[in-house]
Amino acid sequence: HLPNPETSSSLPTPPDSKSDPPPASPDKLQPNNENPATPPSEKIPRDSPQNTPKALASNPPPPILAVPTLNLEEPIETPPVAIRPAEQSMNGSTPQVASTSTSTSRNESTPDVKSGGLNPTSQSTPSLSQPPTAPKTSSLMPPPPPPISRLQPNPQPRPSGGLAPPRVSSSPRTPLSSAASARLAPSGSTGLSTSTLAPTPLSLKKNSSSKRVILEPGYSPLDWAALAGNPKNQLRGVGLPPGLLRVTPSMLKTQNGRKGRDAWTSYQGKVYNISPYLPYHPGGKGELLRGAGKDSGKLFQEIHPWVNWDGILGECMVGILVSENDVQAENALDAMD
Ligand code: HEM
Repeated sequence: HLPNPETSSSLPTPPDSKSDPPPASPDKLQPNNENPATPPSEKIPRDSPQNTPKALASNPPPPILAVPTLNLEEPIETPPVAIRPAEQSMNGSTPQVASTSTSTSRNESTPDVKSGGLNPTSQSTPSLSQPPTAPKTSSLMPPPPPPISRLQPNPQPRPSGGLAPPRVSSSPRTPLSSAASARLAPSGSTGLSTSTLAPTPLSLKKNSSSKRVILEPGYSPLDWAALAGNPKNQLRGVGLPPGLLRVTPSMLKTQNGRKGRDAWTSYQGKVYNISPYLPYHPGGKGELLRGAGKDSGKLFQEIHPWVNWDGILGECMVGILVSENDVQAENALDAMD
């Protein structure tokens, strides 16, 4: 910090101050500060009295000298300076609690100035208001304003000054949020659209390898539904005892659709009469008869597990499949004969 104020004090002196008395330097500092604040003022000082010409001579050096002072501080302090204002607000609440808690953030700042720890920490914020107020304190104070002014000169018109602060704090936040939202929106929409389109290709594949047959007129699924919806049609078969039969595997085997017998099949422990459904089966009579007299569970699941068996053949249920030693099943079989 010492070299900086010295350089700042020497800055006004070199060219112009040599001709002018040094005592005026404190007063000059203020006009100098005012002048750099208004760079276009160079024309004005020429017209103005001695004070103004001094300012003219001092004007060129201060901006030049102010730049090096800023450079010296910036490499070391500039990064913390930008961070400090935010940290200071944090420290404002934390310091009262305990010094130990802020050990990490203070490690860099504390070694520089302990006595002025409060001042330097507050420098950045107060510096903005203080530069016009006090010259002596300004020795420490000038450093903070130059970085700001330095940022301003480039953007002074407006762009950089407004851009610089947002770049540090707000700019990264906004792009991230916007980018994140933008990324999320397209990805989500595309995923949903593709998922909705997925089913169609599957249906196309099924049609390509379809073994469906052309059903005779009057044997559409709707016709079957109308037929099964009427219990009077006795889809279980004619001459059967009331209630569910106990069917053994041997009994099932005899019901193969030959010799005037209805075709039965079992599925998940239940026995169905599939003869009424033969002309309605989309896969053809031959395919359906592959399960006649035995269990069709395996074939059914291999070909069309999505088909609701009971929803179609519920009215065709003859009974339940039982073990071969079931006496009641034999009696039922005798009753059928
Ligand atoms: C041994 C038993 C069975 C065999 C071997 C069989 C075979 C087939 C075959 C090859 C198809 C044509 C599939 C395609 O589109 O390429 C089919 C379709 C169909 N079968 Fe079966 N089937 C059997 C039992 C049944 C039963 C018991 C029912 C009714 C409960 C049934 C209802 C259907 C239906 C609704 C379709 C049309 C499915 C669709 O197009 O999505 N099948 N079956």
